[in-house]
Amino acid sequence: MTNSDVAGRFSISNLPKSFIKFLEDNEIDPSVYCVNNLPRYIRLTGPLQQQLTLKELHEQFNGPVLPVDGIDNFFRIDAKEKIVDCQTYKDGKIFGMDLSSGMAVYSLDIKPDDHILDLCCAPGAKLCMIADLLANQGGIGTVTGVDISNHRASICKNLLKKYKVNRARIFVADGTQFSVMAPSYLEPLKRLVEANNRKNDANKKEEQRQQTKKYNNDERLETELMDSRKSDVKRSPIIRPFWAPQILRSDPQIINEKYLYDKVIVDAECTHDGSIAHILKYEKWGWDAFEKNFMNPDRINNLWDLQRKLIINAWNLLKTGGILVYSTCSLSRKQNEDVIGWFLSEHMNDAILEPIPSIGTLKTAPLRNNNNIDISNAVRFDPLISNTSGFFVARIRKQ
Ligand SMILES: C[S@@+](CC[C@H](N)C(=O)[O-])C[C@H]1O[C@@H](n2cnc3c(N)ncnc32)[C@H](O)[C@@H]1O
Repeated sequence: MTNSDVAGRFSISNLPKSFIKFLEDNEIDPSVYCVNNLPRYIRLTGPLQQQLTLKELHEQFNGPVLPVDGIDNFFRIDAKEKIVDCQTYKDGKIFGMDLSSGMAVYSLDIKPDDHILDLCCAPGAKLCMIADLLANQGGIGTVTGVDISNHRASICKNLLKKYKVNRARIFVADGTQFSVMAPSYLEPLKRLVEANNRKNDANKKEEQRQQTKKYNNDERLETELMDSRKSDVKRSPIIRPFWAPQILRSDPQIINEKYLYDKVIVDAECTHDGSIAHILKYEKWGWDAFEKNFMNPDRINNLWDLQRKLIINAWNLLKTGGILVYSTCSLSRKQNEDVIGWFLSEHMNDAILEPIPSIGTLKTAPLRNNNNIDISNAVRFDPLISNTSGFFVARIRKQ
């Protein structure tokens, strides 16, 4: 029997003392762990024309499946539903992903030809969503994932294979030092996109013709092949990706400002205290493991520094005009508002904190700002107010 009360609800007193102390120190309301029936969310994956209908989705679950108002491809299901048992999950047609995480990806405002860097990518929920959004726009955009953990990168690779993602590559590297630029040799991807376009709806022939014409005229494509063959082009020794699909394997890794990334997401390593469902699993797994994994004081103290270093490197790899999204699944001010406040104060002249687009009817929690810097465009999701996991998102434009 677990320590939960007779009604099956979780009681705060069950949390380990070190965690309660952490919550107090970080002014996090412990009642977020007692929200009853926090819904789960699923995202439809894959090519738009093959996505499940609402009727097909209903057949997969016992309870209601509700489209999330104003947020494409996300559905709310009951907390008790078992996503892993669904055939459509096994077939790679749905992905269990909290809505708040999805909002971090939507904040990137992905365009068809964007080259996106995901600096803490594993296990890969956001990477897969980014790749889906790119593929469904029919352009030649790519996503590059980086994670420091070999083990977690393997999980990510398996996800990419399961969901048939074909425009994402993964590097195992320290995101604070990573320096590989966006892919510059895109001919194979261009051919793939053209082939897909030809396969698609016959009624769209004219549209495809225009699309192909567009790619043929694309200045970047014209120049990239020449660039990659020039002997005076600056390159570093090739850093082998941990995994890359065939079409991205021959990238020459040219060093040139024009191959900086259009968008970068830093879904930073954090204390994970906002991942309510995950934390509550430790009731079954044992709080000792939780304390060992999450409450190690050295790890926590190093996090502030790591988060700042990640955001600095992300900024260096981002194009002027590009978007940086910083997110965490923590509710602690130190890992969220303080990081963004510090960053903006360091970049008064070239960083603008923008509103995150289209949060639909989602309610957000008040920010906790202790700085003089205006960070009112950042967003906090909180189980008590947003009906999602705890999550923080900030979107910064480089000007
Ligand atoms: C919050 S998780 C990322 C979740 C992921 N974005 C997703 O949507 O599935 C943080 C990740 O950062 C990775 N990490 C920690 N330190 C890192 C570093 N210095 N460089 C790159 N990745 C790092 C961890 O291994 C972990 O996988």
